[in-house]
Amino acid sequence: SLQMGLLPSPCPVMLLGDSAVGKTCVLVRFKDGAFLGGNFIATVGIDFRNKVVDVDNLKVKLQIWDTAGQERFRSVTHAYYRDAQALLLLYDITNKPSFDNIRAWLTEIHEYAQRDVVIMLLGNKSDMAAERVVKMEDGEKLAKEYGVPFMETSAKTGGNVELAFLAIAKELKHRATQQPNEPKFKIHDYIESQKQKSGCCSLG
Ligand SMILES: Nc1nc2c(ncn2[C@@H]2O[C@H](COP(=O)(O)OP(=O)(O)OP(=O)(O)O)[C@@H](O)[C@H]2O)c(=O)[nH]1
Repeated sequence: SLQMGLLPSPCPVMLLGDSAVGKTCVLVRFKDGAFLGGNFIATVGIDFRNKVVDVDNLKVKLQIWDTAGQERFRSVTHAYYRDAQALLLLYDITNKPSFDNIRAWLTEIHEYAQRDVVIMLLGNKSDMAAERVVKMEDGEKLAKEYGVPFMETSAKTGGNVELAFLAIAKELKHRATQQPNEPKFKIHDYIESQKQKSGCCSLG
């Protein structure tokens, strides 16, 4: 209950984006603080992990759904969109098609998700500077066009991974507990004030 400092119901959050952009690795980095390097093992269907985060003295339980990016699993994952309160939509900064497909992902989201779902765009693998093919400005521009917050992340170094989930948790907590006289939480402002720029110098 609220008195005990726990938001009463878990918040379903979904990770979306093309296969191999790093959804599973971002989740494992957030959940376990480790990087899943080595061989790529594609997610089959859908999987989930819970993590409780503290937001302003309140515990928020994120129920994080890791979806398969491969086309053949789409019909499975579509069924979960409706319950999601937030969506983290990923592309890989070293993979141009994964960025070009973001518009198609947003079309699917508008078709299957709740109208007021929180969406965040993440350009993952920011540690791979030498292989970059999508400029940070291009990610920023696309996010602005759709009115969604944006940051570059790295599951390898950990850069901005916590921040992405924390910003979502704060937004969902405010939505669930907002008092009429309280100032509204502004997710864009929060992220801009907290985010690390990508690449070499992130704190990891
Ligand atoms: N250098 C680097 N490699 C990454 C990063 N994130 C993921 N990878 C690698 O990219 C590959 C794909 O990562 P996954 O997390 O399995 O990709 P996914 O999006 O879950 O893929 P599907 O399950 O098919 O949808 C793996 O080989 C990871 O080790 C990152 O931030 N930096």
